[in-house]
Amino acid sequence: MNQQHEEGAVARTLAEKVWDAHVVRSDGAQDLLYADLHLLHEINTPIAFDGLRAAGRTVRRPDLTLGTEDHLVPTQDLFKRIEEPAMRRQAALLAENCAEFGIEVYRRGDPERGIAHVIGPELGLVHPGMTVVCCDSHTTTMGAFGALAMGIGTSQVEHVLATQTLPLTRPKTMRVTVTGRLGEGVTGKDLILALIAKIGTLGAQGHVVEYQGTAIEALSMEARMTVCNMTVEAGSRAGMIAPDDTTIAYLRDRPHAPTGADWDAEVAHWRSLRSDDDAVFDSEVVLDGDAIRPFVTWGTNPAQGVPIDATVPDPSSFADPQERAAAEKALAYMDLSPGTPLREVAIDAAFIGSCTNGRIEDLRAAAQVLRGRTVAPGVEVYLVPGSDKVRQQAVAEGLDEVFTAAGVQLRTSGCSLCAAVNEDRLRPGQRAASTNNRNFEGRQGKGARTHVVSPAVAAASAVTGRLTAPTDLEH
Ligand SMILES: CC(C)[C@H](C(=O)O)[C@@H](O)C(=O)O
Ligand code: SF4
Repeated sequence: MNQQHEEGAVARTLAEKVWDAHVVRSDGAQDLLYADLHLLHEINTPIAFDGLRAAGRTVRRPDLTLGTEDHLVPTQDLFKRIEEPAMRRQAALLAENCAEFGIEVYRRGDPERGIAHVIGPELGLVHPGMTVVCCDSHTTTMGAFGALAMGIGTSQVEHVLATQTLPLTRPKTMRVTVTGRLGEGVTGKDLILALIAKIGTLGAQGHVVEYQGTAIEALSMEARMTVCNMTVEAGSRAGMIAPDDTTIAYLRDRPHAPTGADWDAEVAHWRSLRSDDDAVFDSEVVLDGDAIRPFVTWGTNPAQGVPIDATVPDPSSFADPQERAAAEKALAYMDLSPGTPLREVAIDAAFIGSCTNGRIEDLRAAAQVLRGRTVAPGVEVYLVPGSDKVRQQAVAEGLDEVFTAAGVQLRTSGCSLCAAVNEDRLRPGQRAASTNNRNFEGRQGKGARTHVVSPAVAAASAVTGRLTAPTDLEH
């Protein structure tokens, strides 16, 4: 980023503008950045609150802080007692800590509750130009609004709770331009999987990525959130998309969106939030949107993916020795042989949900595939909305009836099988078509195998019992 500039003198990127607008002070090495919104969940927060207590501090801006129970909650029987004592204790701690420090928290049964990165946008809490932090790597989701949204660790959570600020080094900037337009059955999920396959899990390390181009402009807010959500899987610090009509239409009338004259003033400001035409990015990537196909991961990191029409790659085809070794290890864990068409890989489970793909548009995409069809015998389907409002909306649209007829239960919201930190998990050796974001060893349960896909592919795969593109199904 440009270290020195005067307002208006040097062309700046969107990320630089938002960053500069939030610098409280700088020591040259680090900038002290003001946080406009701080979201909390059960993980990575107990020790932060312990630290506050030990130091005798209060929370500086409880009104800019919000907690939500997402990672540990049961999703089949919402009020079920959490059996595992340490997990039960940790689940209770968030509400206890929030109550002690005067922070609002959405608990099981509250209609606003859901995954942090889903409810922030849904409630209209995230606005273009804001800085948003949360104890979670997938905070990047909210950059879809042209906010600078970053995941932070426990000690940083404590710092923000105490001061509403955070010392950070200035990130580098990367522009990803996606040209053309996505084809039928191709989604934001496929776009981001294709990008990560191209640049690798460290491809955007240290950078804030800004997405531009016709294929990005055509995406819905939900799809933009999917793209920014997984931007962190390329090692980035954040992902951003400049606000436009789609952003503004999404925010209008949300519970925490500005109203009246404030709305008009904010919208005018939001429309000014874009990278200058002559702004220089530290790196540039171009992706051909027309060429992107439905994607599926075959390995154990999100960059190990190929179009669904491809075959499992041969490790010897990787020139880089490290990549070759990683592919060999991944194929052993995934129990896949080189040359196998991905479409022939049989699955035991499908997961549709998570902060990547647990929004209403994702459920609609799954319902569109499942309508008038049934799930293949023996395939377990986990359908988990990203928030209880998403669930409510799905019911209002009658999607639950489509799901029930297909043999699928619509659960209550939470992280669930995305990371298997609650009670939902796959058994060793089980293989899932999953709309989550990470396919690491054991991510969905010890010894479980994950193929990361879009909601439409997950639903189509549940119908046939093997990895399937929605366009493969007979009409
Ligand atoms: C538990 C949490 C800190 C973690 C994250 O940071 O992303 C989780 O949400 C995940 O997706 O692995
Ligand atoms: S849904 Fe998954 S990725 Fe998102 S916050 Fe929860 S565990 Fe993390």
